[in-house]
Amino acid sequence: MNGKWLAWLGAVDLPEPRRDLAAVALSGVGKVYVTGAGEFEALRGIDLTVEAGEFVAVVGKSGSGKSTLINMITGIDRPTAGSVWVAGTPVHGLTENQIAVWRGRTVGVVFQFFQLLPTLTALENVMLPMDFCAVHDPAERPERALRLLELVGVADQADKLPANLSGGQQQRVAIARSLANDPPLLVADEPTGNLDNRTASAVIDLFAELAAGGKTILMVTHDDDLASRASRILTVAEGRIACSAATGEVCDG
Ligand SMILES: Nc1ncnc2c1ncn2[C@@H]1O[C@H](COP(=O)(O)OP(=O)(O)OP(=O)(O)O)[C@@H](O)[C@H]1O
Repeated sequence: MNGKWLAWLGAVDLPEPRRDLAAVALSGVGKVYVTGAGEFEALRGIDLTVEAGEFVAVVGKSGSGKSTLINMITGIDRPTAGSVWVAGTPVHGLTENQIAVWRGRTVGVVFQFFQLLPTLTALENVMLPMDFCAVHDPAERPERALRLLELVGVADQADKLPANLSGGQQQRVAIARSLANDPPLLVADEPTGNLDNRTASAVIDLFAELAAGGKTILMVTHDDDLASRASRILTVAEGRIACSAATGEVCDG
């Protein structure tokens, strides 16, 4: 990374994530998409608090607004109403430059199709967010990345390119990458959608372990069995939270 780039990162002045506050706090969050066909209200006044260390599954029919909700929390998109606080930072108030750096330090994102860089080894993929955010001493990054690969059980694959790994191994590398800068929050959109049942179950075990270790996990899934392994299930319907219940409990409405 060149000096100019590092200087730019240094110029983005952001507070450290607050691990003692709610991981996610949304108030009155709305999202209206404007399309050629007119306006579409994808989120309608969402109020939501997720405490640090919770493992929350987000479920709901296709088109109900799950990804839109997640995108508000990761700062990938912005609400048209309301406020979004993540680990003590008002995400709705950050500039685009601030959001990129903020996300790299505060939110680990895990995708359905892994999205590893194909020309980098597993170890290099995990080091990438460390390089981008410059949180850790460069000399410590390879060892730190290897420790994260160990944590997710694929340290023996460190020197392989993604194409030479199974889907489950690639997702483990992607989870290690999401942990690179020790973010308080992990957000996963259909992380098991491209994995067989057994591998999916192992990935959920890993999320549960990470939550037990203090990470907050927010996971979108279409799989009710996997959702039931979270500590809370949020059901989204027509842009609203129709139900928020501890696993095993039933909603009134
Ligand atoms: N960029 C966009 N522009 C316009 N409409 C959008 C946009 N993104 C999403 N929508 C619409 O908003 C609604 C919610 O979409 P969203 O992707 O959040 O649903 P979802 O619950 O994640 O669905 P799925 O389970 O199929 O991924 C849908 O009707 C969708 O068509």
